[in-house]
Amino acid sequence: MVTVYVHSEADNLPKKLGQYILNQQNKTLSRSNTFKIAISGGSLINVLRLGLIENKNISSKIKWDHWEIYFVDERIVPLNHPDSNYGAFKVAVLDNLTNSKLPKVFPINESLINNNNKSSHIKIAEDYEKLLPKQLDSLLLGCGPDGHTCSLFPGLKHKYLLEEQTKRVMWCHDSPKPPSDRITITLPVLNDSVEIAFVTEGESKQSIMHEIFDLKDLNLPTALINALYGDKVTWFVNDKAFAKVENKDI
Ligand SMILES: O=C(O)[C@H](O)[C@@H](O)[C@H](O)[C@H](O)COP(=O)(O)O
Repeated sequence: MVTVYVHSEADNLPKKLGQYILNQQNKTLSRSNTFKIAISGGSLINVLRLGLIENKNISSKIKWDHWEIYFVDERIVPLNHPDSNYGAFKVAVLDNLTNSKLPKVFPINESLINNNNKSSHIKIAEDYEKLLPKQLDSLLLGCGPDGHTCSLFPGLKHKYLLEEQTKRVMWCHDSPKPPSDRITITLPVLNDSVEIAFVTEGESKQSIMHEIFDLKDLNLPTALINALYGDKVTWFVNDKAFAKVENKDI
């Protein structure tokens, strides 16, 4: 069953998420030398800055030099482009790490970018798949107002991404959320990961939270992930986003 934590402003969602990540780090490092985590873009990145950098109690316990950081999806743009998830994460988190104990970070290979060239987009996805470990310890995901996560979008046009059983990273074209060309992990990666967390805040997510948690519409990638992998899924939401959910007893 999915676990949901609903936070009021005073509850400090970034701190709760930071604590959750810290616990996962410690659990993983007690049996292995490396903590492998993959993150999404969007508002999550600022929550990570607040929870892992600004919160000194947590930041002092993060063993960055034991982390490998991957991206669950990435927009096909240069790494210093304002739309790059890596670029946003670099500015918000990596550039704030002052000691020499830095994580290993795995962005897309920007030298393969060749605008509007289908085969180069596919090559970027294939190249990223080779970088990804078989099992990630933690996936940190967002949820769009249409129920997408990673760059797995609902609807017929993007069904090829959700249905993929073999390729672990794919080119997503005609993304409804710009920019149009992206890469995304597919369900096999979610299936193999140890833990999955979603982070969702704000009024703009109220309707979709109702569709995911009350209507359980399995056409929505986020609701499907709840149904398929519920036992390892945790949601960090704020009370504004969760206000229209009727079944709060999840
Ligand atoms: O690169 C991306 O676009 C993201 O990875 C995407 O999947 C994001 O997580 C959701 O769209 C939620 O974004 P917000 O939290 O900003 O609404």
